[in-house]
Amino acid sequence: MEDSHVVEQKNFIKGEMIHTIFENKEEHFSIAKIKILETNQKFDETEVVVKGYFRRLDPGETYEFYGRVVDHQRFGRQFQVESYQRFLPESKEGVIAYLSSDLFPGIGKKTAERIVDTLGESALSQILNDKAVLSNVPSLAKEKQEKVYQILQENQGFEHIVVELSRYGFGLKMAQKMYTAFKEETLDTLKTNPYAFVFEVEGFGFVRADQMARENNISLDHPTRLQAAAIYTLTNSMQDGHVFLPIEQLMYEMDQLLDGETHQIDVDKMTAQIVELNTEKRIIVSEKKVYLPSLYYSETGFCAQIERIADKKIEKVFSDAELLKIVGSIEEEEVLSYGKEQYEALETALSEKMFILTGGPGTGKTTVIKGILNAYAEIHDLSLDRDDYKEDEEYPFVLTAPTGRAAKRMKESTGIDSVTIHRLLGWDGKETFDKDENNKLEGKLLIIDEFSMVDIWLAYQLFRAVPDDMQVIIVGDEDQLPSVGPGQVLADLLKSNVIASVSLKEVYRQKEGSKIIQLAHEIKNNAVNANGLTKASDFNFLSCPDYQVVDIVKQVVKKAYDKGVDLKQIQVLAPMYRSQAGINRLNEELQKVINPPEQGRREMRFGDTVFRKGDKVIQLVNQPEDDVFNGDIGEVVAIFEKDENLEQEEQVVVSFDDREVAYAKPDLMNLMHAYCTSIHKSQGSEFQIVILPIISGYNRMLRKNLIYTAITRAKQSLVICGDKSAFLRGIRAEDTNKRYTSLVPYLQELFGTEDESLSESDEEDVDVEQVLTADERLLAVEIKQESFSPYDFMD
Ligand SMILES: Nc1ncnc2c1ncn2[C@@H]1O[C@H](COP(=O)(O)OP(=O)(O)OP(=O)(O)O)[C@@H](O)[C@H]1O
Repeated sequence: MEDSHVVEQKNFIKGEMIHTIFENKEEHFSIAKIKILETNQKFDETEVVVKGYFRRLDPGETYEFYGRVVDHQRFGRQFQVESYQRFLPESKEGVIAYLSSDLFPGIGKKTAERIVDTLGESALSQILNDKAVLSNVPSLAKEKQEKVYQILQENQGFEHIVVELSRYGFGLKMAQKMYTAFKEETLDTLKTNPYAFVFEVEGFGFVRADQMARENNISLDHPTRLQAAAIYTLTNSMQDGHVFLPIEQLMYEMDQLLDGETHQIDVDKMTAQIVELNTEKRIIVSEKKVYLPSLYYSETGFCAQIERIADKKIEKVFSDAELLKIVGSIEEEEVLSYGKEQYEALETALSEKMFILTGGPGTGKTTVIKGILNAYAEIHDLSLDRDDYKEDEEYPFVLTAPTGRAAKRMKESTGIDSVTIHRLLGWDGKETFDKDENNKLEGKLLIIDEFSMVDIWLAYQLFRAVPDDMQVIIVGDEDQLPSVGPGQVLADLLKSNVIASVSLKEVYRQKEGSKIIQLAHEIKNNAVNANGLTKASDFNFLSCPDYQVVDIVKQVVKKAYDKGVDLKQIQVLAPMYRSQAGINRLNEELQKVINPPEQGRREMRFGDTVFRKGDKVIQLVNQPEDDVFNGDIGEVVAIFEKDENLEQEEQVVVSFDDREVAYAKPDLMNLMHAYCTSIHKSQGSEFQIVILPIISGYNRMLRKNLIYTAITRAKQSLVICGDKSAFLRGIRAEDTNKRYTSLVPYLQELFGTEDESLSESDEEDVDVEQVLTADERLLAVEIKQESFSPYDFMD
């Protein structure tokens, strides 16, 4: 749809709207029943269900729908609407009746007649196209002209624009977004400045804007085109985790985008627009780095917060002997003896204002967190039991983690309440948090687990809300995948060396004979031996050719399930969605063996997915209003028909641990099956049994940190199925996708620990032209042209 230019609108239904069946107000998605008045399609019935993205459909009104007929397995024949418009009367009488109706107060029959006499039967579309035509109507006052246009616009504007947009090949959904951003200016803007959509409309690509620009003869070196290329390139780079792009890389990528192989755009012109954007603060150029403002302020802001918090030192209120005594009694209670590194971690955590605890699986991070809490409570003569505090009394311990599951695990292991970072900060579901520098968190000791998953934006939001006197403990495993969002905050903090840290190396769980932990550490140290992948009590590598992998995975899952293992504790993890052993296919196949159709078992189809009672499902977006977050796993516990609930809508009810959430049908797009989930989504979770399919077709997705993350999710059993050589290649493939971040030099500069080689002058409002000489800029583009493009590495 997006790529075809002119869409011929052959299939249509003219029909009267009867009633809405479903409606998702936010997405403007509706399904409605229509009485057919006229159509060039074949329908057996006189009524039909239409579905699509509508701004507004009023019962009793007549519309023309354009789109295609779809035959639905269960719901029969439906009409998928690609564009639509309210039916505009075209006969003289029709238009007069319409204009003199109640819809247009102040326009009587006489005026309506004058309008039609002057403009003819196509009066309405003429007015919509250009309201100036109304000035030709004799004795029609300016305000009335304006009113007629406005009402027509309100009632027809969107539909009219949608029809026009569909001629350019824009689907209804994109048209909605474009209209929301530019309202009645949509068409004009599209012609005069299509690049504006790149800035304002999510998902509107640069190439698309270019196509529109070409048709409207906008020059290739038009300033807005060059600016759009810069912003678009920077926005895209976030997907690769970059916080900024070096100016040479930005210019190289802009050059690729702007004129592919021809290289006609003058480098100076590009530079001039980068300077302009910088002046307008729509991008920030600092040294030779170019940022989107939100990321620049997050990165510099985060550093400033770290400096602020670290600056207020704490007094050491215990002697070495006292600590030894306190730790000794904890060891007695916990029946263990802390290792040397663990003791060092405890001591540093208790004496430093900020502290980072890192280590691989089974090294005792959780054990040390518990030790810190107990020792802190003992030293400060505090109770860990919340019930010992009065309602208005501050509870000193604040535990948090980036995902719901990680927070839950923390709560289970410490016995102290732990919530997601979003929840802790009082997220409103959009861009703002209740907690910030003006309304800081309460408490004395903050412990953040799974910090490797925290991106620079969230890190800044969290730290700006930390009060001066709060002690901060950051916990994470730096060998895991970095955050999905931009930055690599944990790795950078460790590298900058400005915060005290202890890295736990000794593995304790291994002492219980865990092959999983052993393998994780071998992967980390590049010491895996192909002959060592032999069966153990908690590990098995089932070698098989690619085409058998799905079957074997099915058998393993079924076997565990039949043995009575909780389905939530059996997790298949895969690196990609679409492939012969991708997440989508595996979910489809696993549902067949774990939760097949059964007489009396309710189900509901949504797109290609059938949700059935008993299905294991995963939430795909944050939905704070229902307290469910991206990555939460639940079970379908009920499916309701329309007449079975107060909301009068079909619903799928999912139970997430301690709460149930009802999904109306359109909201099912936020849910998918979770028999198999992505490795990325499994970060921060642990499962008794992890099954990891490996096919050679996963090829470039397989990386050391990805596999490491997957296998360290397994608590009791790890079964890898598939191609051993692909596995071995994968664990040897370092993640070479370098992320551009400047946390390390910024922090080192702030703390005065900078490495000479890293320090450069940091003027905020630096002029790009002064940063890079003309020759350097040309050279940058030339050098980059000869080397790779980051797009070569993208799927
Ligand atoms: N000093 C110790 N002496 C004996 N056992 C220990 C010691 N430290 C940790 N353990 C045990 O090792 C196992 C792993 O410890 P823990 O869960 O704290 O590690 P972790 O780093 O949090 O691991 P993961 O990240 O895999 O959860 C636990 O069973 C714990 O009781």
